[in-house]
Amino acid sequence: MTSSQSAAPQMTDLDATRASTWTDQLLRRPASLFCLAALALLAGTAIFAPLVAPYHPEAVDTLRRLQGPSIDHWLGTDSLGRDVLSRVIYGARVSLGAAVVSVTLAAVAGTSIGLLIGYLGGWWDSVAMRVVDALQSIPALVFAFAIIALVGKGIVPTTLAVAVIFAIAYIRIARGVMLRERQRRYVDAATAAGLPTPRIIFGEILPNMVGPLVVETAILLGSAQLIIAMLSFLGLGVDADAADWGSMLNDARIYQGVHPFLSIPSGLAITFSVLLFNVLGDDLRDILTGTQRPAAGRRAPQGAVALSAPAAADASCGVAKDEGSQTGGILDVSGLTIEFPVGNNGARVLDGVSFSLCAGETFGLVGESGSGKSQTALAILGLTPKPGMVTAGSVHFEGRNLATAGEHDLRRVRGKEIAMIFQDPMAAFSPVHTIGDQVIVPLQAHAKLSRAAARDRAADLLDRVGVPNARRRLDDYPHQFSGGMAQRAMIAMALTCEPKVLLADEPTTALDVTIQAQVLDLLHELQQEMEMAILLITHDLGVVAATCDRVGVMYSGQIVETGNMSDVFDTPRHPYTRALMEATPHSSSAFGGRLPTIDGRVPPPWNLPQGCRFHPRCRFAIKACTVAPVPLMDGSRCLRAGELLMAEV
Ligand SMILES: Nc1ncnc2c1ncn2[C@@H]1O[C@H](COP(=O)(O)OP(=O)(O)OP(=O)(O)O)[C@@H](O)[C@H]1O
Repeated sequence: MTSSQSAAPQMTDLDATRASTWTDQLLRRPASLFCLAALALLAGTAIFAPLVAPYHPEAVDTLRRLQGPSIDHWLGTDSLGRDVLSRVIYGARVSLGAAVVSVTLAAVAGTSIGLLIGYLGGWWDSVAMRVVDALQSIPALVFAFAIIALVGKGIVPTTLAVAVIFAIAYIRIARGVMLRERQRRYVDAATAAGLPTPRIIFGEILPNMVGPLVVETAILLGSAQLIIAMLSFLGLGVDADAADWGSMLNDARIYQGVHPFLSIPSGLAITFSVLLFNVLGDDLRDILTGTQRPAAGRRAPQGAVALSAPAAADASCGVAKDEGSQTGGILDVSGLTIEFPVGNNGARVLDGVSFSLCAGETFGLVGESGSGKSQTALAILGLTPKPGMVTAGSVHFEGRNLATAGEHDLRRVRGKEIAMIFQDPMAAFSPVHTIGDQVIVPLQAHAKLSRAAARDRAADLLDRVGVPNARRRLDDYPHQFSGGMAQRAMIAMALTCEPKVLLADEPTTALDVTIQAQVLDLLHELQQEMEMAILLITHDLGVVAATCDRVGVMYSGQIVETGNMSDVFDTPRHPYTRALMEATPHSSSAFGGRLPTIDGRVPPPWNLPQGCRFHPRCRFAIKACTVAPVPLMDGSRCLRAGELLMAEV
């Protein structure tokens, strides 16, 4: 897998643990608890102002102008003899209400725009971000003045102006999170299950940004209140006579010399409420960024797997094809080539990969890390990560070429006809949805089942793949599953629509040896039941030997050797296959010998050696190997295949 696709823990992720406990943690902090209680009191007072306030906020009493606190008027009176306490209470309605409305508008609009441009990427993103940068370079108040100058003054234009200013902050956050999240495995898994784009954006990715959005909202509520108060203070916001904290402060300013106390209640109300929002926002940020992500599935060293060998499949299928050979399976991959732009040249990460798969058989793809196994599987489902693209070749599935199919057609195949099990189940499940909700994703995408029926099916499947207490565990989050159980759940998810082809990318890498054997047995059993073709990607030759009918050995984006499992492993005809076999822990090293290694590394796709790509690491290389690319002939891409076959090396 590429590093960009790995599931590195992110500081701002709201994983399931946080989703279930951040409210608890917030309530355990005295400062947050105080802020929440005070804000609730403020909101309650605002809502029930007519019941709480001793006077009507507009009730004028000119005989009692500019009085200090008294029994009748606890916070005194203003320049028209109106009760200051009542006006502060009613003022909370306007100040808090306008702040809540403006921030809500900003959150909805800004988050939607940010998600969309982050998802679309390319020039949409570039143009939108230039506009956002330009708008953000204008100071907030100047921006608000401009909008008010255009639309006129009053509470509605003020609220709109603040909403536009803050929408920019949400666009940035949502776009940033989207750029990060769309690289994550669970997004690939949702796409591979056939979910439509809006559902992926709003159903899968949006819940993962709840953390940053909640923090931002808490802080922006305070700032919105401050800006609205400032605009009212300047006479641009709420009507000067209205009960609003900013307008009250403006009124108090005029009488500062004769009655200094008048500015204190509204000034304190603004300061206090802004502080409450800010402290709450800071605490939320601490909680949501400070919690450790639960450990992902255990990684255990690979070991020998004792499994019964599968029944041999139809010998005409599954074999990787020599260049130019004909097709014939349920899935035919032919000459598949993928390039990523690097500088002025393209880096060819796959180069002419060809193989066929027949119903009921397992074809193994093996090779070192970076040899192109995952890219092959992703390309079959049209999931090549951008900016990579298929530049040649085809992927024929039941007569359709998936390599040239549009998103609409691909979505109908993904999850239903061809499903994929991803490498690391913990990364492939969204941390904020329950296992039950995720296992039924392909069903929801392809079958019109009620939620109850889909849950029944999910429970059946989880039970079928060996998850104990399946129905109860539907409501668990991924982190509550062990690596082995998560892997089983991932298999259940892939099998919900009984696909004809299963792409299993390292389905057992994250598991210890015992669980590994159980999962492989299970896959084999389900395969037999469903007559499913499996493309098994692994770097573990023990797994291939135990489970595959045929195998393709990949090196540097090409299949370098292919054939029946036993032929390839008994009499390898490419030095790379030999080297891989010698380097496997299942060979002589198990008896105490030193484990041989393959010197050097897979060459980067942008700097491939001339001739045979393996020749710099090959102990059998001769001058001819360095001259021209070697085609795949009779199942081997080695000029000396015949000699190797004869030689006892
Ligand atoms: N997004 C990307 N941008 C550029 N190159 C990429 C990208 N994704 C993969 N590659 C390159 O494609 C090549 C094949 O990668 P791939 O993930 O298919 O290898 P792999 O054989 O599956 O390895 P592993 O066993 O580690 O998953 C590698 O050289 C990798 O660097």
